[in-house]
Amino acid sequence: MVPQAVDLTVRTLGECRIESPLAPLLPEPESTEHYVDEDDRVLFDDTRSMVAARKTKLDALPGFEPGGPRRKIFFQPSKTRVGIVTCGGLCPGLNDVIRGLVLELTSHYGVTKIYGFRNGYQGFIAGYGHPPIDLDAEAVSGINEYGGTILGTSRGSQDPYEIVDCLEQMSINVLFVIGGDGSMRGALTIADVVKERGLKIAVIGVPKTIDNDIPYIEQSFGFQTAFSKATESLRSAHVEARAVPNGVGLVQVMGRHSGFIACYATLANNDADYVLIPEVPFQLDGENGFLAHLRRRVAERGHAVVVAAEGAGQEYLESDEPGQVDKSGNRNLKDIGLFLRKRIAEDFAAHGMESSLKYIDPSYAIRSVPANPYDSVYCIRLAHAAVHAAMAGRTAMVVGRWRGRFVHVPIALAISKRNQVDPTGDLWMSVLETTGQPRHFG
Ligand SMILES: Nc1ncnc2c1ncn2[C@@H]1O[C@H](COP(=O)(O)OP(=O)(O)O)[C@@H](O)[C@H]1O
Ligand SMILES: O=P(O)(O)OC[C@H]1O[C@](O)(COP(=O)(O)O)[C@@H](O)[C@@H]1O
Ligand SMILES: [Mg+2]
Repeated sequence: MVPQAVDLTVRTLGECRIESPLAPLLPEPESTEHYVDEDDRVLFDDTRSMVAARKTKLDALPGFEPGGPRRKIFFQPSKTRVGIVTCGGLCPGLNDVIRGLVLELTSHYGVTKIYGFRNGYQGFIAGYGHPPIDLDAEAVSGINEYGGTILGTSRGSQDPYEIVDCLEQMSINVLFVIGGDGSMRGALTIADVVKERGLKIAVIGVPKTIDNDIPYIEQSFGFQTAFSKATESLRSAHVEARAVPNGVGLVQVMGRHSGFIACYATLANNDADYVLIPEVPFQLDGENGFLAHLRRRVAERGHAVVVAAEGAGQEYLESDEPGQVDKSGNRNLKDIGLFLRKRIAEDFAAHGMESSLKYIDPSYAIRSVPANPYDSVYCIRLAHAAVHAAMAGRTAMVVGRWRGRFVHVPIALAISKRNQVDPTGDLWMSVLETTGQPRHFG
């Protein structure tokens, strides 16, 4: 479904009447190629044919509200009390975002009460016994040097009514949720309970996912760091495979439903010959199946490197057991890497070919590292945008970047689908060009 203008409308808590402390820094109210004025919109569509297909007037074209400081804000900074929470799996840059939020709130808006809720949504529930911590410039000093999150994180849902009870008891006006699709589903339910109770609490998300599976934000923070780290495993697999007769290097990387890490790591160093991702089903057996292709390639070139995203080929691993899920309801995946290792070895043996397979699974090593400088820049800019949005009374939205511009994306839109590699898109085409693998196996 193509989003319409109404889907891009951001919820607000009320009129902005307070002069922003940042107003003097703002340029003239006009957009340029480097700046989008707050009253302007960032168009959703960016090709002539997409715009033409709307068959509508310029004013009615769907556009995102731009991110950035407003001249007038909703919350009185000296009275504003803020909460920050990180939820779901780790991702490089979580600490950068926490630090960015705290420094922007304190240094530029003069907010003095900021609480870090610990261990994800559990931090709002008294029974877990994780009281919030005070956050200020000193508490966040240097945290960006480290991976992980100083607040801790968790999976598993909590009652949104209890979470809002906690926010009310602590007189919190703004809640920042740094998390993935599950966390944003949670954030939306919190924002809905806030609305139901007629409260004025802004709920702003900073989308986090190393899988890059959140839509309408171009790329998520930490993704670049994660795939860069994964390239080290591809390089090792290539060195190992080339060093022995009929060497096969097999690397499994994260990517539950989206194969972006596998694709980008492959494009980064051109060492992989085959990339298997959840979005593109593949046939294993038969003359044109993956195994036969791999065998032929090794016979011709002496070695090969295979990269598999963890969600690829799950159809080969399904059993009769009822589907296992984690505490957040995410389906637990079966191990495609180990399955392929076994099947590749068996296939070579069955065809009387000697082979030497080296299997590398960098797993958590790619998401537990500190952000690289590019991601750190992205994190701090997302944090700034999140603070500006919150102070201007926006709610039920995430900050993101669309067509190179920082924008506000309603949470409902950000969780409406999953960002995935498009098998007909130009990214997958680049992967096919780089690896030389066929569009289809089988
Ligand atoms: N539909 C939902 N409604 C409310 N909370 C949810 C929902 N889905 C997930 N959550 C909660 O959000 C948090 C993080 O979700 P999870 O899926 O583990 O990670 P991520 O946010 O990275 O996708 C967990 O506490 C989880 O229970
Ligand atoms: O073992 P954990 O912590 O549940 O995480 C594993 C999963 O986390 C991910 O990194 C995605 O995490 P999120 O859903 O939190 O974004 C997947 O790639 C991976 O399958
Ligand atoms: Mg998720």
